[in-house]
Amino acid sequence: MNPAIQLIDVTTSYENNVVFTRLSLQIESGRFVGIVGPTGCGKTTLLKTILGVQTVFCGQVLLNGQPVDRVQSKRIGYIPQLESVDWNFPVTVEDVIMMGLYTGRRLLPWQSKEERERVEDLAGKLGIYNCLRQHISHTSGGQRQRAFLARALISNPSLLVLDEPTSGVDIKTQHEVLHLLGDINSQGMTVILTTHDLNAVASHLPWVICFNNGIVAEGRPHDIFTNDILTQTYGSDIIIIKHGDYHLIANSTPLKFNYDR
Ligand SMILES: Nc1ncnc2c1ncn2[C@@H]1O[C@H](COP(=O)(O)OP(=O)(O)OP(=O)(O)O)[C@@H](O)[C@H]1O
Repeated sequence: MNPAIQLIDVTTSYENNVVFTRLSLQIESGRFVGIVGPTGCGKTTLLKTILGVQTVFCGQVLLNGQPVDRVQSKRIGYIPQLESVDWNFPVTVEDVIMMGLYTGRRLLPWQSKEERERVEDLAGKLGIYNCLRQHISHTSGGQRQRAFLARALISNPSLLVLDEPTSGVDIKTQHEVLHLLGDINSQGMTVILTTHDLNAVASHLPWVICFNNGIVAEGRPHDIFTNDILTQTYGSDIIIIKHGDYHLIANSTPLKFNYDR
């Protein structure tokens, strides 16, 4: 297998806040990888480093063996945390998807017939064809996630990077989004995502990286979702209940309520 992503001895920080030091990581082409870890541990910073938009103080970031730079980063489809998006921006679902064709350029007020057909075709495949003329703020969480997925996919990237695609949607939509990503991955695209949902990772993803300002462990969820590794990653006691092929992961100190009061 060829590596899609290689980080070699990479150090990055925000002013005096060092996020990770001399990090080395390799993600093989065609993998479907989840990155998990506590809040503030550097997951988004790691994604930004992979995208080539994070200042790196030393080390190298390679995409398909070449240094990631602005030209290369166009080969990456990126979906940010949707909580960070301003939904009052006056655009329709169609505009959002179309923006994926104009990375680094202004969205033109006219589009070619071929561009419109590509947008309509992709929207159809992702089940949002009927929302194309709707204002993005009038769509549901799942429809927004699909609109941004279409925007990332429209330029045929070789790598898809998603920051918390399962947050803010219900459990059924989470399941649908992960299945959609699994289908995209099975067609050959490398997919990397971050999430706080360990149970979704355990049941849907073939490979996981436990991260906390560095790699704690990586491997198949079945192998590395152990009490030791998760406690090391999160710094608190975690229990894992195994039921057949299923893992249920929970904090070991639930709140106790006195219902008789
Ligand atoms: N633009 C920024 N300027 C300064 N510090 C930042 C900036 N972005 C992130 N940080 C800091 O860098 C560290 C890593 O943040 P990052 O967003 O990568 O974490 P995360 O694991 O993605 O968190 P979460 O799970 O809450 O999204 C945190 O201490 C955060 O406060």
